[in-house]
Amino acid sequence: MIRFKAVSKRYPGGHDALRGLDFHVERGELVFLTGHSGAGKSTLLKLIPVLERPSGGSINVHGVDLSRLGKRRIPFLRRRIGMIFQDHRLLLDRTIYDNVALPLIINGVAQRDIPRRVRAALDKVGLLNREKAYPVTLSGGEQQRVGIARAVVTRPPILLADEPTGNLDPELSADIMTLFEQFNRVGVTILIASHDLGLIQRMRHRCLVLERGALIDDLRPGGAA
Ligand SMILES: Nc1ncnc2c1ncn2[C@@H]1O[C@H](COP(=O)(O)OP(=O)(O)OP(=O)(O)O)[C@@H](O)[C@H]1O
Repeated sequence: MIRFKAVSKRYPGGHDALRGLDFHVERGELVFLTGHSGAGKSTLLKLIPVLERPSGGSINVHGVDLSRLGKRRIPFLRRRIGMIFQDHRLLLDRTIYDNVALPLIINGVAQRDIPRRVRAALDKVGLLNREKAYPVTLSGGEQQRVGIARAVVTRPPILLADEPTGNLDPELSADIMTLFEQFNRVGVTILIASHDLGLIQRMRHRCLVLERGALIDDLRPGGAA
């Protein structure tokens, strides 16, 4: 589903953010990505929807070799990838409903289908009763759940989350992770960057460990740790 071969990334100015990464995330896996601040977690995630291009190596997503993907094809790739950020990036002057509807409008989904799909996504994250609210009136955990509803409303087969629980207390973090597990159970492939080692250990999923841009470990639950 997501295959990196000898992938490196050097930012302008000569900083090597990623060095020689090799790994494969299979369809239907839930994988954590961890490492110190600056290890390259966000950079790795950005390569998958082509928010950044690698400096070397090759990346294949959903059967598509990204190096052969022209600019005009990038929106098609991104439609198959839901993205969730630590700061959730909600539009503050729009209601929860409008925030979640936006990706459907951008993707050209028929008007008559939008209310049903928005409500299904809000229902999955337990926020059906807040659709008329504005983001500032929601708690941090609720705002993050709106961000997740917005990412899954287009039913992408891949979800990428960059520190989705970074601002949340342990209980809310666990709730958010349970949500990811629910999406994973219905077949969504998920990659979550997090530095919360305690949470990652409790979740018992595969974990890729980055150190200064290199992949230093690929831990699998049940395997020798
Ligand atoms: N646009 C950029 N231009 C130049 N250097 C960058 C850019 N983005 C990231 N870097 C550098 O690349 C390295 C990896 O950064 P990245 O944000 O991927 O790490 P991270 O593991 O996600 O860190 P954090 O946990 O702090 O978010 C860092 O040294 C960072 O300063």
